Amino acid sequence: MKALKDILHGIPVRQVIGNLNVVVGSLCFDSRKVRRDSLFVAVVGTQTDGHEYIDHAIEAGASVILCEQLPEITRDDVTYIQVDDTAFALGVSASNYYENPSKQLRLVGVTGTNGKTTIATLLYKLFRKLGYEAGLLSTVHNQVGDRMVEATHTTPDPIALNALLQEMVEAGCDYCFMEVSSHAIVQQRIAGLNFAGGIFSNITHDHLDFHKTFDQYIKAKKTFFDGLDRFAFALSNADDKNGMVMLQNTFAHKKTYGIKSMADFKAKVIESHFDGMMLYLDGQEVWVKLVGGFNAYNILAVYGAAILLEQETVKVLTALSNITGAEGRFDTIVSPKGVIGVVDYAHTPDAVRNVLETINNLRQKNEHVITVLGCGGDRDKTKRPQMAAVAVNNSDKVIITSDNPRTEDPMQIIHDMEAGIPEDGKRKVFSIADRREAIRAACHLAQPGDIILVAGKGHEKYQEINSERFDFDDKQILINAFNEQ
Ligand SMILES: CC(=O)N[C@H]1[C@@H](OP(=O)(O)OP(=O)(O)OC[C@H]2O[C@@H](n3ccc(=O)[nH]c3=O)[C@H](O)[C@@H]2O)O[C@H](CO)[C@@H](O)[C@@H]1O[C@H](C)C(=O)N[C@@H](C)C(=O)N[C@H](CCC(=O)O)C(=O)O
Ligand SMILES: Nc1ncnc2c1ncn2[C@@H]1O[C@H](COP(=O)(O)OP(=O)(O)OP(=O)(O)O)[C@@H](O)[C@H]1O
Ligand SMILES: N[C@H](CCC[C@H](N)C(=O)O)C(=O)O
Ligand SMILES: [Mg+2]
Repeated sequence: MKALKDILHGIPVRQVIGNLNVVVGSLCFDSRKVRRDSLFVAVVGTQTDGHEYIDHAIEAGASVILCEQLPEITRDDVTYIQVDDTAFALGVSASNYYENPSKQLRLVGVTGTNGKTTIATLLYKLFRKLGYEAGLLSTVHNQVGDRMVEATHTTPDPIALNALLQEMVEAGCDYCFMEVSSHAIVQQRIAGLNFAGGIFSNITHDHLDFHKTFDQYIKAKKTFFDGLDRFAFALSNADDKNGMVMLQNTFAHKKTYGIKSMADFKAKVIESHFDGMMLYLDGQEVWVKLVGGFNAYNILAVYGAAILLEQETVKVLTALSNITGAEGRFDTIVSPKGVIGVVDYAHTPDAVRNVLETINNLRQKNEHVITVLGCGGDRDKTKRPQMAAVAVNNSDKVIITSDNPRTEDPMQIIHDMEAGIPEDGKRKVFSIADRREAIRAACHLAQPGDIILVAGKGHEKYQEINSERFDFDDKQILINAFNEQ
């Protein structure tokens, strides 16, 4: 229970109809979850408009309505608050409702097309090793100290997010590391949060179904840094074409990391193997358990953030060398026959290229790379031909298959991918819509020493077909197929 006036703190209110001196039992932006004395926030969405459900929310017991447009007929027993931007108001009111938990710990956000889960997870593991209590909000799962909480989104909605942050505060967490997706920035899921730092990994092709243009996508990511205050740090990738754009208008301390460009934090890959690599990091040699040039950037971002959070260099490097990456990212399995399997969450053209380049740099000369790859349904269609082209250009064989078709026809997604295959690459490719069969076929083709990349689903334990989720685990299916070899 909380006083409405306290919940509205920091929200510019345009008009109030009704009594402001009321107490609110819960916050809701979904009329289906409204209870007695709920405050219902009407948000304009991508599918429908929350304003259409105001009557439904009142019938279900809402006593306060926060909206952009007031209904034509208002009721005496309900308080109406009109604001210009309910998505922003939802973020701020959720923070207020949960006592502004982001101010009671040090919250670090990670944004970028690829690498968010890896960087946030490594930071969480690092700070636990350094002796702190910490929380994690990520695509794979959320963590409140040791307790694992299932994740539904990369960045939760503002109410779930602040509730989790409050649990972290209650569990004595000093830090929280979270992924900040571009959807979350545009939808203001992070409005009202107080960040101690922001990290930018990179920006390449993804989510153009939602952002429409690449410029809009860049702008979305930049908005996160524009919102940081002067007590925070903004750590960006100096080697990314848009790395400096992120820092243009931020009030935060600007810091950079890079391998090629001048930067505050520098690294170089000295040696690479399937089980790790040797880095020259900020003047010291360190062995890490992650593989690939892209992971050198991730480690560097983690190292830079730890130093900016006032941790000691030697302790950070020692701890870093003992940490494994996030589940389903470059996860390697060797079959009894000696075939190497790599399960990876690469679901953008850049990620597929990075992972395949890493594999090609590690493989012996005569061994083949077989890639199994699909693209998700109800997501950016323009990345499909590009992902297929990258896979074909960097593999000896490609089996095109389904990812999560969601509500789309799997064969149509496969055709969209096939359109990107260059004429001289067609002989390398065949398509099998059933992902399990595609993985089995790759195992059937592979000879000892060959490498199979199963890309796109990483840690996911399901396959979503026609809005239904079926049990599905790339790694387990690969292990089973290896045992049948
Ligand atoms: C495209 C997108 O991001 N959609 C998210 C968005 O929903 P929406 O805007 O489409 O909502 P809507 O269905 O139009 O409804 C509008 C409003 O009416 C309300 N409503 C609706 C029906 C009703 O009966 N009563 C009612 O009150 C809804 O609660 C909502 O407030 O807001 C919802 C609540 O927060 C999210 O659950 C939903 O995520 C959907 C499920 C989703 O798949 N999102 C993905 C794309 C996403 O967010 N991904 C990013 C990661 C991307 C990445 O970086 O790789 C993430 O952070 O997870
Ligand atoms: N720094 C990086 N640069 C480019 N590619 C990367 C980088 N880090 C990871 N990848 C690739 O991208 C995939 C996804 O990595 P990760 O899960 O860390 O990214 P993410 O940003 O959290 O993705 P999502 O948007 O789905 O949450 C990895 O499996 C790997 O193939
Ligand atoms: N966060 C990403 C995950 C993509 C994972 C891939 N397996 C897919 O389903 O497209 C998204 O929602 O676009
Ligand atoms: Mg992620």
